[in-house]
Amino acid sequence: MFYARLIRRNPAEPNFHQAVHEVVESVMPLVYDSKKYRDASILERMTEPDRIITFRVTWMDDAGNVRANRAWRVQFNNSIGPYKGGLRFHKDVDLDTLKFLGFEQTFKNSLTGLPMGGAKGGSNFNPKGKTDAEVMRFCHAMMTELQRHIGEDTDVPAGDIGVGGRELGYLFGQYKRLNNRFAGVLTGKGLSFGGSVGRKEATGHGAVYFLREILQHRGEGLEGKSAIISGSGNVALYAIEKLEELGCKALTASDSSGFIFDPDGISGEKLEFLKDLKEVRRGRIHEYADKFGCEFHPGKRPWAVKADYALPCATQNEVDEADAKVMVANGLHVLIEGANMPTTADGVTTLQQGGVIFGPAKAANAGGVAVSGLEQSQNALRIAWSHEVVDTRLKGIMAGIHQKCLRHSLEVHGTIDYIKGANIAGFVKVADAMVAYGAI
Ligand SMILES: NC(=O)C1=CN([C@@H]2O[C@H](COP(=O)(O)OP(=O)(O)OC[C@H]3O[C@@H](n4cnc5c(N)ncnc54)[C@H](OP(=O)(O)O)[C@@H]3O)[C@@H](O)[C@H]2O)C=CC1
Ligand SMILES: O=C(O)CCC(=O)C(=O)O
Repeated sequence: MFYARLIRRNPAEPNFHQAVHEVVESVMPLVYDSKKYRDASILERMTEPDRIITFRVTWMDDAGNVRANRAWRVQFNNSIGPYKGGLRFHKDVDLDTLKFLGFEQTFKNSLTGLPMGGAKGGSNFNPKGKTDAEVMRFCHAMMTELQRHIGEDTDVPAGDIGVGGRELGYLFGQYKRLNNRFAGVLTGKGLSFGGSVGRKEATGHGAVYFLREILQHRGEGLEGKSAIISGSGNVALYAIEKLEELGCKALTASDSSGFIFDPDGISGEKLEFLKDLKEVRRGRIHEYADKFGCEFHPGKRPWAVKADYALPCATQNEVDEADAKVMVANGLHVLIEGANMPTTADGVTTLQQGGVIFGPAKAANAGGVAVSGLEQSQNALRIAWSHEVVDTRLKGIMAGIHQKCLRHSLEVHGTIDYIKGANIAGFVKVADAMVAYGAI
């Protein structure tokens, strides 16, 4: 009944429906048993964003043409702290995508244990093929409107697909110019203007720390194992880096044109080449295969390559049921979601029924926003912590998330299921705050 009503209220938003369905399935037994949650209409309120801001971004391309894009900020829930979540620039961005991401972010941020509410934003601006000057003009135009809606105690955006160090620099510069104040209103900033060491690496490193927690709980380790990874952006690059550092061979990387398969592992000089290719030259993935003489599979995803672990780190719904069947047949041991909701609902069912341990995004990729939270603390205190301090806190936060998943899954469902555990643990903290506030 609840789900049918949600679909009626939010038509044509399949990604949002998918994200809500997964959470509701996990928390329903708890809500059913709890008068305080039922009386507070907690699920109805939690699935309705606090506020959605839609705006036009007008900018000029290098040829002098005036261009217009649409942008949004979905401020989903600020019950446990100021809104927090990334900005995505991609041609396919729409309200459905940002609502699913903002909803997920609310539970993820709760899991970190830091005081952060959930939000997400972005634009259907396509950064591919744009010059630095065009990206700069777009970012300045976007911040000209966005600055009215953010603030260090209100809403603190960060990066996501298509928004990295370059874009955050342009966005922060425009915020500072318009407001004449230097404040922690964005995270993922450059190290010379208030960024935190370790933020760039945090999502990928954190995902591998979460994998290590799962393995350690079973008395296993990463040494001598292999992994398949999709993407070659921020999350993928630093997941590969940490896997290699911990002795696990990273066999694949991809972009929207296809994937490369390097049976010797993407390490050392090859990983440095890939970082330069993607972070500096903004080139295509086949250039890795051209340089190092390995396989390039145009138009394909890497899921048929045999490995111990899989880390989808590109985008939503990039692992479907057919991929999951191949992974199960190949004896995959653990799947860790580096991207947000990279596995379809049928894919998740197939993997879990096939005995694959599943590390869901809201737990596994929470390291990025966690270090964003640490960046907010450093900005507020006007200090900069060392790499050792940030990395130790990140490891502690990922270990804490792992413990919360175990505890809440066992308490409510009596089994270890990281999806259920993450959903319930994330939910309880936000729900209790909402109940405490009364009917607002
Ligand atoms: N950055 C962060 O801190 C965090 C990111 N995430 C999530 O991780 C995922 C990746 O983000 P991030 O690494 O920051 O983004 P980047 O823009 O740095 O990299 C994205 C990568 O995924 C590929 N990709 C994007 N869309 C598609 C698509 N539709 N099909 C195939 N490949 C695609 C890109 O290839 P191409 O360049 O060809 O498009 C690129 O290799 C997203 O789901 C994001 O929400 C989650 C937590 C934190
Ligand atoms: O660092 C942040 O604030 C947000 C990161 C993010 O967008 C995510 O976790 O999906």
